Amino acid sequence: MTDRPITPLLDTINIPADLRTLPESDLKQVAEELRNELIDAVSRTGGHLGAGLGVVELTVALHYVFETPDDRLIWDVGHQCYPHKILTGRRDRIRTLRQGGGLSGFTKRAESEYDPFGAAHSSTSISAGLGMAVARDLDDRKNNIIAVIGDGAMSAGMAYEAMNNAGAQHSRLIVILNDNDMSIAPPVGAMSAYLARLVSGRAYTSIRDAAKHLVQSLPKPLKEKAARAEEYARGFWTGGTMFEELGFYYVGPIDGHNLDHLLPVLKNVRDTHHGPVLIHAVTQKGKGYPPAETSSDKYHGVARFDVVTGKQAKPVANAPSYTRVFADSLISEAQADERIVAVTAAMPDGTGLDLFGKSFPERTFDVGIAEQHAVTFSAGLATEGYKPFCAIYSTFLQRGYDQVVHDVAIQGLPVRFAIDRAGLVGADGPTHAGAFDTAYLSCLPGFVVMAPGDEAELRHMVATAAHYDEGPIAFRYPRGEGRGVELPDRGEVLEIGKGRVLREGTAVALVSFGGRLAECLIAADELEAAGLSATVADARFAKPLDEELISRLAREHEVLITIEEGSVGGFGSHVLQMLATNGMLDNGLKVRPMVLPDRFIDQDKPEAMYAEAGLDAAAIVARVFEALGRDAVPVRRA
Ligand SMILES: Cc1ncc(C[n+]2csc(CCOP(=O)(O)OP(=O)(O)O)c2C)c(N)n1
Ligand SMILES: CC(=O)[C@@H](O)[C@H](O)COP(=O)(O)O
Ligand SMILES: [Mg+2]
Repeated sequence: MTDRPITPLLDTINIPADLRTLPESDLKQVAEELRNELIDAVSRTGGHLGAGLGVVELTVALHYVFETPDDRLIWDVGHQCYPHKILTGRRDRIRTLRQGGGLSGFTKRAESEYDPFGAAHSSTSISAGLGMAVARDLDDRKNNIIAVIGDGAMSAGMAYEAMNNAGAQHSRLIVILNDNDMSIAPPVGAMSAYLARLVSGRAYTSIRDAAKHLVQSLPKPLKEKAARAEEYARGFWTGGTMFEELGFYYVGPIDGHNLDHLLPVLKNVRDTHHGPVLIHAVTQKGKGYPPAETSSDKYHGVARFDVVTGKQAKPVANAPSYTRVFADSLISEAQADERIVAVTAAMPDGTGLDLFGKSFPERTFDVGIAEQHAVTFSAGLATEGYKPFCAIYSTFLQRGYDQVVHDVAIQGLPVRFAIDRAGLVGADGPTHAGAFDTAYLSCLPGFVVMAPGDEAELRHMVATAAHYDEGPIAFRYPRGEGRGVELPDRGEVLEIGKGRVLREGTAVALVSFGGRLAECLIAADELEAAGLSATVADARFAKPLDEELISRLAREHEVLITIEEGSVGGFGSHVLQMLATNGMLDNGLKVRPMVLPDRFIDQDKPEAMYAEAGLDAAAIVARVFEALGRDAVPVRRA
C-alpha cells in the first residue's frame, strides 16, 4: 500500500463552508488534492472510481459557488459522489466506503445533510430536484436546487418525464448534464449521438433573448479564459434545442474540468432568476488517473488496486460466476436456435451479454438505461416469434414492472427474464438488493418463476427457458460465484413445476428455492448430528409449485422449513397458501417460512448480510429447534 497523498489545502476543509473561505486561486490545487485522495481511498476500498474522477472539478466548483446544504445538490445514481463525501464532512470515513458499518457507496439522506436525496438507481435526480424546487417556491424560500445527471442516466424515460414537467412548471431548477460520453459501456442511443453533435458542432445561429441575457450577465470585463467560456456559452447556445424545447435554458457545452469556465457560468446561472436551466458540462470519466483513462470501462467499478500500477487485486474465483454460466449457457442455446435474442439495459458486462454479443452481435440489443423499454421491446420481439432473453438485474427490473404485467403477463408473451443479482448483493447495499422479484413475479398469472440451487441448475434453467414458449418465464440467480459443482456441457430441459430431493430424511424437511441450498445442506448435517433426520429438497420453481412434492414432504415430516433469498410474498408464501388451501395445516404440521426480514439491510459482505438476515445454516438449525420447542445446537462450520 502506498503512503497517503499530501493534501495541505484539503486538510483545511471539513465542510464546504471551509472550502468557501479559500480564494478561487486555490481551487485548482484543492481539486488536485481531492483527486489524489479519491484515488488513494478507492485503491483501499474498491468501488466506483471512474465517475468520481470525472466530477472532481465540478464537485469543487459546485460546493464553492453554491451554499450547500441550504442549496440542495443532488447526484444522479450517486456512484460519483465520493469527492462530494470527502468535501462534506466524511473524509475521515471515506476509507470505510461500502463496508459493513461504513459509508454507503451512494448518496444517502440518513448519512448527511449534504445528501438531500438518496440514489443508486439512475435518472431520479431531476424529478427529486423539481419536487424540492416546487416545495421551495411554496415556502417562498430562495435556495437553489442543482441536479447533476450523467449522459447515460439521461437515456432513461424518467429524466424526460421530469424535464417535460419542469419546463411546464417553470420553477427555478439547475440541471447539470455531466456528459462524459460514457455509461458503463460506451453509450448507446440517439441521445448520445445528439450530445456528441452538440459538443462537436459549431452550429451558430441567432442568439435567443435569454442567451443574450445570460451571456451579458457574465462578469465584465471578461478575462481571456472567461471569454472562452462566454464563447462556448454563446457559440453553442442554440445547439441545445431539444432541451430548450423542453423549456430549459441550455448553456454549453462547457469544459467540466476547467474551473475558469465552470466558476463564472455557475455563478451566472446561480444569479439568474429564470426557470429551469441545463448546463451541459463535458467531462472525462476516469479523468486524471491514466489506468482509468485508458481502460475501456474507465474504471467504472473496481476492486482494490495498486495506485502506482492500477492493477486490481481481484479475488481468485473457486468456481465460475452465475453470470458467466448464464452467458455461456445462452451462447450454447443460441448456437442451436437462431430465434434466441438478448436484451440488456446498459449493463452488458454485468449481465454477461457482452460475451453473448461477441458471439451474436446482430442478436444482442443494448437499449440504454431504459428497463421499461427493454421489457416491452422484448415483448415486441416475442410477438414476432423471437425468443428474447431480457437480462436485467433484479433490482433494476423493478423499474419495468408495469411493463412486465401489462405488456408481457397479460398477453402471455414468451419473454424470458434472466434475473441476475437476486438476493443480497454485498457492497452496493439495499438499493441494489434483489429482494422482491420472486414476490412481484410469482403473483402474476401464467408466469413461470425458477431459481437454481447451483450453477449446473442455472444451465438447465437457461435450456428450459429457451425451449419454453407457453408464456413468460423467469429465472433468478445470485451475484458472484457458483458452488463449484460439475457443469454439464449442455443444459437439460427441466419439467416445469417439478422440484428435486437431494437427501431423504424423516423428521425435518428443508425446502430451498434458489441460492440458500448450500446452507440447507450444511444445516441438515448439523441436524443429523443432533439426532434429527433432515430431508433437503430443491424446489426449483416458485411458480408453478411442485404441489405433489411439497404435499408429500408436509405429510411425512414434523417440521417443514422453506427458505429463499427474497422477501415475504415469494416462494414460502405460495407454499403456505397451497398447504392452507388444501387443509394440510390442520393436523399440527410445523411450518416456518424463512425470508428476508422486513427491513433494508445495509452493505456488508454477502455472507455477513445473510447471517444478519437470519438466512444462513445456523439460523435454519435454530429455526428447526424453535419449531420443535428445543434449545438450538450451535452450527459447527467446517
Ligand atoms: C435504473 C438503473 N439502471 C441501471 C443502473 C446501473 N448503472 C449504474 S451507473 C450506470 C451508468 C450511468 O452512466 P452516466 O449517467 O453517464 O454516469 P457516469 O458513470 O458516466 O458518470 C448504470 C447503467 C442504475 N444505477 N440504475
Ligand atoms: C452504480 C451501479 O448501479 C452499478 O455500477 C452497480 O453497482 C453494478 O453492480 P455489480 O457490481 O453487481 O455489477
Ligand atoms: Mg456518462
